[in-house]
Amino acid sequence: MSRRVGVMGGTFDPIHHGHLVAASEVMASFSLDEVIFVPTGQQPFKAGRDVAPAEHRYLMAVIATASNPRFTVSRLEIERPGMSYTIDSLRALRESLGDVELFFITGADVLPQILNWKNAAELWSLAHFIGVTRPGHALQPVGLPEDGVSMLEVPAMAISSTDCRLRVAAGRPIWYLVPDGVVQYIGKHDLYRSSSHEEVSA
Ligand SMILES: Nc1ncnc2c1ncn2[C@@H]1O[C@H](COP(=O)(O)OP(=O)(O)OP(=O)(O)O)[C@@H](O)[C@H]1O
Ligand SMILES: O=C(O)c1ccc[n+]([C@@H]2O[C@H](COP(=O)([O-])O)[C@@H](O)[C@H]2O)c1
Repeated sequence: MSRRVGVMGGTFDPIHHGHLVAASEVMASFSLDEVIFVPTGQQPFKAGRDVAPAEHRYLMAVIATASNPRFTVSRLEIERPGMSYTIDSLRALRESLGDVELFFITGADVLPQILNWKNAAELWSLAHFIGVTRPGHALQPVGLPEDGVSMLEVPAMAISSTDCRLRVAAGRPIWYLVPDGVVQYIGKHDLYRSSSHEEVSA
């Protein structure tokens, strides 16, 4: 039987408990063997936004997932030059992982955008999509192929990366919104205190 692998793509600026709960719930409900978190390189719809350097976002994802033996983090998109398109990542994962069934996990806010993604019509043949509930967003798979998408209700986590960044900038706490190690990483590297981000030293 082929391995069932979840793929959770995201900007993860920073990764928070909303992401981790979503992945964990999908893993349990769909009997997945593992979930691969894929931090974006250049997200095509966030071109004008000030995003923390990919290496920081990748390392925070590694810290956040380190305690779960079934969670891993991929460098696929941060190492691929140009825009990060999900179609390219799913093709690359299929090629590198061999005989697997892929399940792409997205929140309710992202689901309506998928029809505007690159090569949208082909995505369904590469992965089954799973939309999870998110506070403030209706879970509506309008226009998406019925057999290509499943919906899953997950515990409501009213957390966003935007709110975490704003809290840090305002000197407010992010304890318990993100894993402890991520709070410490953000403090150590002085992330999100202002709009300019420091480079990651090797
Ligand atoms: N609290 C949450 N509950 C469920 N899904 C979530 C939650 N936060 C993010 N997601 C999903 O995780 C994926 C990656 O999200 P992303 O990294 O953009 O986080 P975000 O909190 O939406 O960030 P930002 O506020 O910067 O836009 C997306 O599919 C998004 O819908
Ligand atoms: O492939 C595309 O055209 C495309 C356009 C926008 C977003 N995505 C993917 O959607 C996922 C969620 O992105 P984000 O920025 O909302 O965290 C992430 O894996 C992105 O690479 C993909």
